[in-house]
Amino acid sequence: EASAAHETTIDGFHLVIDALKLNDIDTIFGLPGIPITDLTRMAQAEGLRVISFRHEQHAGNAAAAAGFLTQKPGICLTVSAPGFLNGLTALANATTNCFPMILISGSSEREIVDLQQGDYEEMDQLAIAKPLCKAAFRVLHAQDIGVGIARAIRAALSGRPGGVYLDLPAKLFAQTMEAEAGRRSLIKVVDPAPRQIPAPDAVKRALDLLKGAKKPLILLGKGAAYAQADADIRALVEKTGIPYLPMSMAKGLLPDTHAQSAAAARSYVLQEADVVMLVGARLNWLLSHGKGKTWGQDKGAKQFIQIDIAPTEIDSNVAIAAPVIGDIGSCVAALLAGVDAKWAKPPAEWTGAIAERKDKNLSKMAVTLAARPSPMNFHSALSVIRDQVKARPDAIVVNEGANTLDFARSIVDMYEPRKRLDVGTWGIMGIGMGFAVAAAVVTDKPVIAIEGDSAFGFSGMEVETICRYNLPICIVVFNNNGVYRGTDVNASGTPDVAPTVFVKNARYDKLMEAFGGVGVNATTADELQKALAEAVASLRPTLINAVIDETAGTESGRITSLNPSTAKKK
Ligand SMILES: Cc1ncc(Cc2csc(CCOP(=O)(O)OP(=O)(O)O)c2C)c(N)n1
Repeated sequence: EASAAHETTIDGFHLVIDALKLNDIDTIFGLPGIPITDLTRMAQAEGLRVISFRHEQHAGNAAAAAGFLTQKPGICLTVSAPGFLNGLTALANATTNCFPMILISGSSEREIVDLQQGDYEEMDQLAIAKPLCKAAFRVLHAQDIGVGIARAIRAALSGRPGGVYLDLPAKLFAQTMEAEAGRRSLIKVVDPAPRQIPAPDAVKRALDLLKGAKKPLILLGKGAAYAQADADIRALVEKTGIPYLPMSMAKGLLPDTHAQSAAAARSYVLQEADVVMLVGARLNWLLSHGKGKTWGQDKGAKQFIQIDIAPTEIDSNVAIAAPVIGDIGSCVAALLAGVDAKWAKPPAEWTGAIAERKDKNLSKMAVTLAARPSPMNFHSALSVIRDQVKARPDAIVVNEGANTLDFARSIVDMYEPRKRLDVGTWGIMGIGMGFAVAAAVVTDKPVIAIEGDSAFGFSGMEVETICRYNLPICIVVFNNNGVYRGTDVNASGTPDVAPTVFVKNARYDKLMEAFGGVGVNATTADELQKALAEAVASLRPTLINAVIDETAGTESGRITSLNPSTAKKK
């Protein structure tokens, strides 16, 4: 009520709320407690949606996913010290993924922290947050709240998006100021993510390289999905006729069934391509740093074109022949303007060779996917989910695990942009339920969370959150009794099970039933198909415990080579 027009003063609580609302922020993901419990109540009373979690890491992951999906910074609100620390993993992961989010944490007063006098949940949070995020600010005076929120929003969205920390000491909320002055102190951020237009000569250099290529390839990264330049990206691919590869969260920018998709011939095109254009994709570990066997090191040098908003990203791993610096929307538009009707499509021997390998690999995959072994394996269970997503391309897929992640990435086709959320650049487990909640809250679309059983365990308690808000989320737990698989044994002879093995034949579906959701134990593909179709149609919170052959997995899935012991054997 203090922020109502007729009031003569306004307090810190309402200045924070009004600043967020002024900047079109309508949702807060958080977990109440001293000193922000009242802020959550007041925010809800003032019309903000407040989604309260069971662990701050998942609130933070939800904020990050909301940022990726909306281009508005997701807001995560936590208590001080331990709550702040729980949010830090999500803040650091958002920064690594370039997802815009703001972690707002209550904190102890500076005079106590700086003298280390042992306050309740005392911690120098600003200092600790700084190395882990894009920017970090603290506000001490009510009249600075408007600036603090504005700076955090601009830092999260401008340039390369990322995580920002905003430190609000407890006493700030109770401070008051004259209401009109308070309203004047708030800032509506103008153009928080300004377009950055590429230099014409850089665009020409890139187009000339593409024109001269015998085996061109376009690589689309999650930055291309975040850019929401969908029509231009699709037009650039289709007008040039160049084959493309989507990284996992870029899937759906063009339908995975598109004739120019080279995903089913990934190894071949990475080895053979002579000019590669990176659009919102970084040459990090996910792309073998742009060198070595993956890139056909003995097949002659490749030339890279790289579109990125950060000039310092260029040459990070290998030389970039044609950097195009700017925001992806502006860069793609400029390139597209240079593709005229006379543009020569890539040589038929290149596109033909890709098509041949694609057809062979897809035919082999079709046979595998048609099989119905008992118990289910990753492929048969994923072929059911593949069919459901094909029937409901508007559904959002969340995915984490090792085998569950790697196989789903190639088996479950996506048809629309920003419909797949997964472990991203870090390969972090635990994003599942936070990302699923955000996807449901932000889009109102059905969400299918494809979860390894270990991965699900990181955020499983949020099943209660999902039921509490009655969210349209269907969790499919690929239960193979362990991390990667369930067959490891403890060679020591002591009674403990092996470190990678779980309770055998656990019933995760009972967890969902505990909170009023729908639980289903699926032992066959048909049972999985029926339960999944019903969940997507009913939009009821559902958990399907998909019983998977416990011998089916491989250690660390596709990245087993990163295990030191594996590397040693080489
Ligand atoms: C925060 C964090 N802690 C540990 C790990 C290491 C890891 C990578 S994948 C994975 C789980 C694999 O088991 P799951 O049963 O989910 O998958 P599946 O093979 O499909 O059966 C772990 C623990 C990571 N990446 N992040």
